[in-house]
Amino acid sequence: MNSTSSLAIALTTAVTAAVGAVRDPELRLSLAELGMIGPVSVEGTTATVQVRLTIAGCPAARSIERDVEAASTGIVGIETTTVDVQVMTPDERAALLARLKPGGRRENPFGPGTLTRVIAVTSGKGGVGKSTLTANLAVALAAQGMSVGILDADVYGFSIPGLLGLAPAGIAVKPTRLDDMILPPIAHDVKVISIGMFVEDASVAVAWRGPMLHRTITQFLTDVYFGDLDILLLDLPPGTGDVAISVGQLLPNAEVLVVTTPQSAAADVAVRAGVVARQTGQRILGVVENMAGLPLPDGSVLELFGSGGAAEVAQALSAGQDTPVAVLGEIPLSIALRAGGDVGDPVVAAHPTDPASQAIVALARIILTAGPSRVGTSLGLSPK
Ligand SMILES: Nc1ncnc2c1ncn2[C@@H]1O[C@H](COP(=O)(O)OP(=O)(O)OP(=O)(O)O)[C@@H](O)[C@H]1O
Repeated sequence: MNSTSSLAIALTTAVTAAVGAVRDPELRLSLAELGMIGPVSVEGTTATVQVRLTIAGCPAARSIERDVEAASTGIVGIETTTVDVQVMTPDERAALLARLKPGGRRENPFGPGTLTRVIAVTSGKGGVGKSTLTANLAVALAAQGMSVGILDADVYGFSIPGLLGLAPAGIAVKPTRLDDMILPPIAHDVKVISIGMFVEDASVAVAWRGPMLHRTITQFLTDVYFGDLDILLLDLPPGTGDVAISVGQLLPNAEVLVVTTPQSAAADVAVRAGVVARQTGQRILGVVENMAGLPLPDGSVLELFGSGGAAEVAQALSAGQDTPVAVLGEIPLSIALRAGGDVGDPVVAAHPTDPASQAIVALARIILTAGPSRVGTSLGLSPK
């Protein structure tokens, strides 16, 4: 073998490894693991790489092509790269889908025995900041190295896409579909699925009855490819309705985080939400007080909604229990938090020093220490 051909072989091996390590932005797995790299060849200083996309018109195609070209051309000895974009055959795609969901495509991976912590965020009444807190908590948990997903089941106010910047011009992005598998859009390293991504007109209220909601949540749990999650957060509609009951049936291992405001008047309904969760077999993780005192520049604290609401809820939910329910955090009123929500830029990422951000990050740490960690365990294919 002459030195020119051994150089070409060495470069082909290097290019194959480099492009194979590129990650699919939606599936969060390497192209090699996904079987998306076809033949690779090198002639002189030019590499040719075949990429086999999962579907024609794949929305991530441009970014995959760019990343493959950059990875290949980043190798010493390669000056240009031609990316030959092809599409998988139905058989290749079927094999990939079977590998992604080894337990079966229509299996709920978050049922009994799951290694994922499922945390349902609930509240008694609307407008207490449950969705804002869920979105920011997810971002804070992801920043602490967790693999996090959100299932937005708040049918009356599906605001999670907007809060995380996944609803440009007020319209939630549509998830990519691979046959009957749905790929959740990702923002701030959080995989998000929301009822808002499936309705045509977000301004029209969704008037679904229990069975329809149950079916939708079941479909989200079975058909959405969340991959290997450490934590799945659920944003539930306020109150004690059908969704809470569905969650109890489908996710009996869910822990429940009750969000309330400092206002006494909100406490009773929040207690009822906690009691219903417990009746459906779920464990109450704790209570969070949102919209707590606003620190003012002169050092005083403005308690717009009074104080003590969360402590009242925790006390009521502790009655008759072996383990008392605790207040896990107090999130102050924050203009930055509200403004970040309005523009889809979560405060914990945009203003980490804001007191509300710090309180949410502290809450994330408490939640992580309060429950079993599955970091380091793997289900095989393990997207971050
Ligand atoms: N700590 C806070 N400081 C200032 N504003 C807040 C705070 N928490 C939430 N808000 C604001 O309160 C409003 C209601 O919040 P959010 O939509 O998260 O409530 P929710 O409980 O999820 O309501 P619903 O369940 O009815 O959708 C939003 O405008 C949000 O920006």
